[in-house]
Amino acid sequence: MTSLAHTRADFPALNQNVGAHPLVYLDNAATSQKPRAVIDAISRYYERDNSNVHRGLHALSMRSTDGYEAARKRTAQFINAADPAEIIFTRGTTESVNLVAQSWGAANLRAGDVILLTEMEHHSNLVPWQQIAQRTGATLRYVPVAGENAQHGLDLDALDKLLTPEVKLFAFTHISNTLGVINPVAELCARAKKVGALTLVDAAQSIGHEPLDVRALDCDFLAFSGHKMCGPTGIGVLYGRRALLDAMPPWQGGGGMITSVEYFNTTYKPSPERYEAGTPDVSGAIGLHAAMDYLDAIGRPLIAGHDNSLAAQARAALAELPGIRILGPEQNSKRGGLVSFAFNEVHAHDVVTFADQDGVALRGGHHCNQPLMRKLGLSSTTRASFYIYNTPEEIDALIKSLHKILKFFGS
Ligand SMILES: Cc1ncc(COP(=O)(O)O)c(CNc2co[nH]c2=O)c1O
Repeated sequence: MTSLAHTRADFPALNQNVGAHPLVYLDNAATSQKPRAVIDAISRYYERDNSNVHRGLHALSMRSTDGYEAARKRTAQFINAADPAEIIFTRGTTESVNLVAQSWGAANLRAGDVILLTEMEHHSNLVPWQQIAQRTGATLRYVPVAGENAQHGLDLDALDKLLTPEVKLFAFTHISNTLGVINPVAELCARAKKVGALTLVDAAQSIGHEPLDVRALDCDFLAFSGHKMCGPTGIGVLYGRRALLDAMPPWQGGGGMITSVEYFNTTYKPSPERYEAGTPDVSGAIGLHAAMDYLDAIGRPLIAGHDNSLAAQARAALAELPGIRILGPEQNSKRGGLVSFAFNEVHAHDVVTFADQDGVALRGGHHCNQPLMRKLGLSSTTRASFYIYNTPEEIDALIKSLHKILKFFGS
């Protein structure tokens, strides 16, 4: 494994103790830590360029507009979008999915239409589709996961029976935030296209970890959050094909998204402004730009390999523990940088609480995957999730803490 341990010095938040122990931050699937370069970019913006964007004619407003639109161009380059106008800044993955559901969905779905999801979707890529299905009369279908621990990922044999001409949109996660399953995005998009369905890829867990090329994937929409890829909270992205975005109705009204407003009628700008009503998160976009530069200086293929190696080390060590159930792929090549597990005798919340006393930060619960948990016969799991700055020694610290926990609970 190529060591990325040298990056640790870039992340101020990692340089602290929790109680008597050095912090071992293994909750990256929830949010990543932020490098100094991102923190400084945001500070510099507020120290010298802060102003409102797009309609000011003074120096600071023009500098902040330039910074905001440069972030849009950088984002298009980061995912190889054809046109910066295909990049809509939102609050995050959740808002991006809601935008597609409430704009494209409301204008294009009707009774008899089907929205295809998968059983491993995060609530943010499930509840918005339930809501728009109820509003339009469309119905939902789910691609099942296979294996008692979902170790086989999606049941792709079931896909052809589910992907019928009635399916108008197939929305699915690239990497499951609970299972770690890496779905075959390009294949899923190609199979959806064959029946005339559009695709939305939830890239929340993959954007900062894997190379992503929306034109190679040939997806129609893609959503992600800045905070999971070294960027600040509050900024996210919806990528959409230009033709689709220009045909969709606005989803919020306000300043910046109009060409002309009369008392009883308004005309709207094309994408991206059409979907960015009000004052945008300028500093968030500036921070996201710095995060993209930071990640590309390391290289996402290297990051993916690092994640995968730590996940393989963690999974192998966890498998040695008594009374444990590990979710997701047994094949490391199909697993992203996270491992979820459950002990027969110790609740996830107890595991996380005790691990915290050793400085180890984990996540315990349903991970916004309640339907998946029920299907697997679980109420919760513990999840360890990794990123560039984590090391093999931190995996060892995790395992040592788990041994202590199991001993305390008499397992
Ligand atoms: C696959 C997936 N989709 C969508 C979201 C929503 O992203 P947001 O809009 O930035 O909140 C998350 C966040 N997942 C998690 C957030 O905290 N723990 C998690 O696993 C996610 O993992």
